[in-house]
Amino acid sequence: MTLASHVWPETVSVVDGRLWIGGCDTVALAEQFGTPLYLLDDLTLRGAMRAYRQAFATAYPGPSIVHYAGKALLNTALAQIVAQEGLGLDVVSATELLVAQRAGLPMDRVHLHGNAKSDQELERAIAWRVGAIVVDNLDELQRLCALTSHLTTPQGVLLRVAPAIEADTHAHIATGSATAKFGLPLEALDEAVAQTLAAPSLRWLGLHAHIGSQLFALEQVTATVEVLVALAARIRDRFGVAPVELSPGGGLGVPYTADQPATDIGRYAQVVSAALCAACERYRLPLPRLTVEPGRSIVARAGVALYRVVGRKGEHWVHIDGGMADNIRPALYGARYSAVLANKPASPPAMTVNVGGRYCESGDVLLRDIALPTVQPDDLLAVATAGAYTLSMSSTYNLVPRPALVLVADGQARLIQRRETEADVLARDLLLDR
Ligand SMILES: Cc1ncc(COP(=O)(O)O)c(C=O)c1O
Ligand SMILES: N[C@@H](CCCC[NH3+])C(=O)O
Repeated sequence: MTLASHVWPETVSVVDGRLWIGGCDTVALAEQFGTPLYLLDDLTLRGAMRAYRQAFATAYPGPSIVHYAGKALLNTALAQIVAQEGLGLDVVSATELLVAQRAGLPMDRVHLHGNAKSDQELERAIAWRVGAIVVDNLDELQRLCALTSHLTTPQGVLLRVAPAIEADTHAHIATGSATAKFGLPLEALDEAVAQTLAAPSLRWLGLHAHIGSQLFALEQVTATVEVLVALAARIRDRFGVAPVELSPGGGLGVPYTADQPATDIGRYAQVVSAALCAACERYRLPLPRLTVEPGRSIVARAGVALYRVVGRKGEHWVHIDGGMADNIRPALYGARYSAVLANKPASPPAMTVNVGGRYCESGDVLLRDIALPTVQPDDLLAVATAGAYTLSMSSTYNLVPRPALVLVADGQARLIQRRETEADVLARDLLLDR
């Protein structure tokens, strides 16, 4: 088999007939740490972070900041890498915010998102002085006014709008339509701006929109930038204030299979920056700080999942020791992935099979109609592009403990999230006769 290099980490190689990532033998890692096992390639991960920072610094003449969207995958070590690489972090819960703090991220580089933030989450974000709370609706704004009323220095606020733009992606991950659950409807924006400006405890920073994830066509992204600038100009005309920050969110797509194009971060930065500069010139607005929030395009390609083949059924089914509880994307979105046998990645394909997950759902099929060499029990299946929205969406369905995560770099393997134990899974269970 040939490895489509753009879906695997940059360090992928075949050594002595085995798959190597980050200078490490994946077969040996599976033996050392057990399976299922998730690997994160340090070079690919940091490479994407640097590519984003550099691309926007080059393409955009104003200030720019790249926030990693932690929902794609978050743990303390990864947040430490975010801090080391000079990125900011977007969080969506109190615990994600705690991870940012544990990792030592400067709080002014952290934004709190969410359509249903609790008071406890807002209070933590306010107490820790996050750079911005991204307000999603008028009810939240009202609560935020009350929760900040004691502040002597105001809390930064971005207003998220639903820009009425339909992204060309799976319906479950499109978030920009006028009727989406996220963001202020356009007709509510003036009211939100008026309330924010009237609140002495809030500082209006600007506008935000995020139209969806796994985007390849950039036309809707540029349309989003244009809507944001037009709204900013209207706000300037009505309220006499210009935004200091605009964010068109994240969403850049990644290839999961060989036929999909490689992610082009440089082109994305050029297209977004050019659209923003042109629109600002048209509306005579000063260039704002540009914040982008990529998740998938930073972490997906760095990740590889390793599964042990447990057995087969007939010609067409291969059973593995993981599945929808560690990667729900095939079941939820019909997502497709690329895979090889890590113990014989160069062997020619000999069969087309479905790879069934171990969970008690007929829909738990990790890979459909995938060509593999002859598969045998104890073979090791390696799935590419597994870094984003896999472990972060994992569950303990069937009470199976969740996999470990290992960071690989220069031949060193570091456990950054240990495998869940049976005791972890049962830690919350309380006996009836306690
Ligand atoms: C507000 C917001 N920002 C950023 C992202 C990151 O998206 P992606 O992982 O597609 O880059 C998301 C997820 O779709 C999001 O909801
Ligand atoms: N979980 C989705 C992406 C959601 C993005 C978050 N708003 C996926 O795997 O594609």
